[in-house]
Amino acid sequence: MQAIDIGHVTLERDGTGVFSDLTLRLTERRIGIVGRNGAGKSSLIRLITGLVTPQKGRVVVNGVDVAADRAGALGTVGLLFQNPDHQIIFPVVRDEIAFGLEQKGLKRAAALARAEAVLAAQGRADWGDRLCHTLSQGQRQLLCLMSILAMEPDWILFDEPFNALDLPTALSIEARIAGLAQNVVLVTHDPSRLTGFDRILWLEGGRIEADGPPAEVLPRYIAAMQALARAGAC
Ligand SMILES: Nc1ncnc2c1ncn2[C@@H]1O[C@H](COP(=O)(O)OP(=O)(O)OP(=O)(O)O)[C@@H](O)[C@H]1O
Repeated sequence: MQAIDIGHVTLERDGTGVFSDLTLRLTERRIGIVGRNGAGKSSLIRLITGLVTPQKGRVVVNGVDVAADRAGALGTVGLLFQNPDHQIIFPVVRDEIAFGLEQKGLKRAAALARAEAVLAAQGRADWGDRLCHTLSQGQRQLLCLMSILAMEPDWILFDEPFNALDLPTALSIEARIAGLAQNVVLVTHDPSRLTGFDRILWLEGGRIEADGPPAEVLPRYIAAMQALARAGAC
């Protein structure tokens, strides 16, 4: 059973209270997260990835305690950051993809071979020698996605992956996400990206404001955001 279990989690980041006694079980294949700036969306997916550790409670993904078992977490859950430049650390594409695999314990030759296989599977066999900084923003997003796919995680988390992408590139990334065999958790400010999803979480101030299917949650969310806009919230 694929499951993310967040049990009685309290999280503070630099003294700021983000979550207090949050309990949540996620098992659906396509889960969307919406909410205003500062609602806790990024903090939640960082918790699920094990990148931030709760002061209280546990986060267990497919049986792996992601904060305690970093190696286990690497093979279980992958996160695509909002900005690919926060993720890419190597100059050359092949090395960038191979790095995570080496962290996971693969020998360098095997990691490089797997990187080539992932590039080929995504129709980018010619990218191996490319310098990462010569790729466009959308291409760098795709590179980050390939780095994650190479690790074969059960869950892939996306933190606003469409930001700063032009429409065709955003649609192409959206289609790739839709085609993934893995379970997906997608944070986005754009509700139209979530219509075919199984479950939507709407966060407000570190609380779950609403939790249910898109047809139930998204119209309420959009109406609330429109009301805020009318009230001059920004
Ligand atoms: N690195 C950090 N250090 C300290 N506080 C943080 C840090 N990151 C986030 N926070 C705080 O945690 C709370 C939730 O922020 P978070 O980034 O999770 O919200 P978000 O819903 O993802 O917002 P956005 O839509 O703007 O990305 C905010 O009060 C924020 O100030």
